[in-house]
Amino acid sequence: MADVWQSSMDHAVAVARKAGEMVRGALKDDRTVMTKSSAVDLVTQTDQKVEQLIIQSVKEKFPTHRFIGEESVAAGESCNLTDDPTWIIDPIDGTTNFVHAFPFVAVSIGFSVNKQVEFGVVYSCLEDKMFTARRGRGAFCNGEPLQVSEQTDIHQAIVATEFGSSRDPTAVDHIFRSLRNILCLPVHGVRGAGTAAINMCLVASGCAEAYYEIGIHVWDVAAGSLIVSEAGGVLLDVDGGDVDLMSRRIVAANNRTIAERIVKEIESFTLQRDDAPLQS
Ligand SMILES: O=P([O-])([O-])O[C@@H]1[C@H](O)[C@H](O)[C@@H](O)[C@H](O)[C@H]1O
Ligand SMILES: [Mg+2]
Ligand SMILES: [Mg+2]
Repeated sequence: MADVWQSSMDHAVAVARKAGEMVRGALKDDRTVMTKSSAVDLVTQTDQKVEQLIIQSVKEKFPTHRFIGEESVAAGESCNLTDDPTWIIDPIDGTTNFVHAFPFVAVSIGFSVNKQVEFGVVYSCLEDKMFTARRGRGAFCNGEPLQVSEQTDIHQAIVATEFGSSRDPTAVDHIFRSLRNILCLPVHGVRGAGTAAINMCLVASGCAEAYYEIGIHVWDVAAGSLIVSEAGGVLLDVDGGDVDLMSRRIVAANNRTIAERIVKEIESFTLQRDDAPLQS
């Protein structure tokens, strides 16, 4: 049966590739840094330009579609997911990596309809890996099918996580205690690529068993979440309930056994939701 969202997905792949070219070009000469919510929440003109490129090109082709873009939200746009077709964009996932030329940087585009992610595209632009997933039709990297790891023993697992961009000492204490719990299980290793989207693609590829983080935003994980589930993985909230992409918390794992084991070790905390009403 014809797929109603195929042309949108084709466009997402094409524009992600174009965006990736822009990121690679800018890596050489355009890394002037500004800050957002904290001194370590970085943004560059390239983040803003890439987001504009994606939004403009989508608007020309699909004028009725809506957008949630990281840099547009930073500039004051609302972050509410409706039932309308919505492009959820992180123009550069891994801005800190980009600023330091640490070689993991992604363009992440999720697309939701009726609040459900229909397709996800993550372009790891320095590795030239195009990760894609269409709901119900599998996940791929450069056209090759992806499958999560079959490991069910947490002691043989690699777990990815990040420290995020909050330096609030209470939040950092929670993060460290969770990390200590998991490291001392013990697990084979803890890793972090510096981008939520690529961490999730590593789970989808079977290179890591799980990824968890508190502090991410919907644009960090919308595309990656579908890539993980279409590769056979599971998504949970850090308390073990259903994942809520607006809640800023996620566990993405190869299977439920690993996901639930990790949940037991996480000291959870709550942050302001992405869709909280704007403060006036
Ligand atoms: O700001 P950005 O580089 O798009 O996204 C960040 C990255 O994904 C980082 O790995 C994660 O720890 C942060 O929580 C994200 O906000
Ligand atoms: Mg991001
Ligand atoms: Mg970003």
